[in-house]
Amino acid sequence: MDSNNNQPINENQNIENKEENDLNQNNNINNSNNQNSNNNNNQNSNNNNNQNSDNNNGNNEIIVDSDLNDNQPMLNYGNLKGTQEIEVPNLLIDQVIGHEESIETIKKAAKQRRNVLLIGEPGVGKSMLAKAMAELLPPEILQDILVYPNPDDSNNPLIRPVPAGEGKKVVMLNKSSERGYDEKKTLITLLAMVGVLGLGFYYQSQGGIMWAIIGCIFIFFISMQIKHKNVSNAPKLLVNNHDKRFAPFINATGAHAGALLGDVRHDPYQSGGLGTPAHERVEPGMIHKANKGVLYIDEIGTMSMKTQQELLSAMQDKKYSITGQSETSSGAMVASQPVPCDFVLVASGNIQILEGMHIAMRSRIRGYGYEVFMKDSMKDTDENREKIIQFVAQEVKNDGRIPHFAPDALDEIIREAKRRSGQKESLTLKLRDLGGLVRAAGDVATEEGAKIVTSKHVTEAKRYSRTLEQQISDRYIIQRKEYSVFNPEGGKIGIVNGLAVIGDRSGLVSPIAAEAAPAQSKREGKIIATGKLGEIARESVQNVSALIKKHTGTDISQYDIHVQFLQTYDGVEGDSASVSIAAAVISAIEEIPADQSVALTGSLSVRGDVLPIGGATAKIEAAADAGMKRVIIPRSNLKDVMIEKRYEDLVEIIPVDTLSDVLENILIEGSKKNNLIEKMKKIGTKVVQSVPKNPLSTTNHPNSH
Ligand SMILES: Nc1ncnc2c1ncn2[C@@H]1O[C@H](COP(=O)(O)OP(=O)(O)OP(=O)(O)O)[C@@H](O)[C@H]1O
Repeated sequence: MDSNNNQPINENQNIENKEENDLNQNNNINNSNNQNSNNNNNQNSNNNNNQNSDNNNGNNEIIVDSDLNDNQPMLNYGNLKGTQEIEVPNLLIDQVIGHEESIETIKKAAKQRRNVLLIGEPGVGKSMLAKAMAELLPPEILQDILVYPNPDDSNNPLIRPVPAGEGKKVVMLNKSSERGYDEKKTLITLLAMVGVLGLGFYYQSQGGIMWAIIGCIFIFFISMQIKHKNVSNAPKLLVNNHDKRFAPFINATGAHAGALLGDVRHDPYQSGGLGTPAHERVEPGMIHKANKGVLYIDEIGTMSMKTQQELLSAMQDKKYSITGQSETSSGAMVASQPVPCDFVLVASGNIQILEGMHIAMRSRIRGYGYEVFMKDSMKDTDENREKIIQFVAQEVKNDGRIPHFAPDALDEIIREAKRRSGQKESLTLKLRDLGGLVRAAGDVATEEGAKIVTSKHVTEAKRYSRTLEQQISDRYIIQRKEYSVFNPEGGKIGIVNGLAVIGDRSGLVSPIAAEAAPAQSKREGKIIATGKLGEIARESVQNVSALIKKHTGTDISQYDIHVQFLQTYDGVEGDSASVSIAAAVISAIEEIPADQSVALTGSLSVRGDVLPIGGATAKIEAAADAGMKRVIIPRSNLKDVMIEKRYEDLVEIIPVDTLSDVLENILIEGSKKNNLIEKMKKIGTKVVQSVPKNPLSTTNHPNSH
């Protein structure tokens, strides 16, 4: 594979690839046609219902992600045996995957030496881009920086920049003359001491030895005090760029003021000429080491305002004097001449860091640089799948301890990249996390003594490398089942199984209980919501009160309504709980049991529409893990659902558009439900007559209601 043109798989392969994909697609279409026709034969009795549901729900297309759920190769690998045959590009900028526009900006910024602010999710390659930018800066303008004693003012050491490589030579030259002088001095000192000791032994009887020892100590101290005039004038190499192929990349993330801006060490023996000369105590800061290169600061908003201000003045002046950072140290008396610090600042973080960022700093970057918002996913195309393969090859090479990946293992990684993107037709760009899976799979293979990583190792690694949140979710499911916080069977009044997300991509079943009692106050009922998510619950009930009145004819202001999230985990986000709260409240008021084998999620608009939520795939998988049989999700989230094959037969997915659809699917059949439906019909609310088809299955499920 050719690394230079950045095309890991050659064009012929691409053409073959496309043809085969077309073929596969045709096969898929044929398959699904066959299956559909089978279904039609098998499910005549349901046709009417399905038609109804189609009519009611508009475009109720069957979404089958064949990539994820069948064993077709994700790419035509030709004769590729594994990632060992893929050449990893030499330049870091060519190793950055999926950020074409950001790369263009970085190239432009490097050419013009502009500052850059990179905003994006963790692990999408921000620091990698910054490092790549340093490789693009011209190394020939690099400088070494020397610090000399100042004969006029010892507390103001002198600074001298010299071309890269020269600094070391100057210091070596001084060192060699110093070494010759030192050797001579040591020899003379030793001879003098031997002479004195000899005399001591000669006059032994008159106490000569004791005097000889005292004399030796005296000679030793005198020799320590005698310094060559060059020694005290010898410069110290502050910044060394000798033999650097690339401009420096300095990561100053989390650096304290001293490390960032430079410092002067404390010297307890500063008086009487016994101390270390001031210039030798001067230490460069990261801003100085980054001179002519890149200074990278992640989470810049967490830096103190004072440090940001100092950084800003260093950026403006392109030089910054080094002084002791601690006021109580003798270093604070020393201030060097201004030291060059002509760096390019690359700051990064997520969008929240903007709040903590000094306003002038942001303005400086905007005025003299670029702001880049980085993507966290890329389109799922053959070209981008090839890039994921290149990424795996890079990670294997960088790790150096794991075997290469065979094509079937690469398939599994691409599938996971698809799943983790959380959207259909996309591949994740949170590649640090994906790199974690690559390493875990490599470790599994190494443990087995395998020469190459296969799909089996990747599948096993997925089990091992479950995130903390996924493990918490697993534990919660077990605990909640043990203590019967939820039981996915039968019906309960006022209790529904909501779904929440913890962390980045882990689902959690979060039961919600509602209780409605006639209002104690004559004027108006109260909404009493307990637990951490109380605020959200209160807001949701308030938002849905008009809807409940419209949908069921019941005025909830006549009730005191208690809502509780049962055993809520702290990290749960509750934004998508409004549909669940509404369903629990209606179940409680109308005294209609809610089906406990159904889990639900969705955000409810004040008009009664069910709006999309995040983490649909994780939520459905969590529901399946918890033993739920059906999951209600907003229809607009259908395109994001990419559950693993093993969950496909465990749960039925019910896409809904409105609160009526939700009620129809969660409330248990019976006269009360029928009355409610009747009431709703009279009020004129749209009611779905049947459960829509399972959108993730190639077979249409018979309606269970
Ligand atoms: N776009 C990418 N292309 C190739 N490798 C990537 C990419 N993004 C991340 N990686 C891999 O993940 C590692 C970590 O990425 P990096 O540190 O640049 O992320 P980040 O966005 O700076 O994260 P954070 O904000 O947490 O510091 C990289 O060293 C590289 O191995």
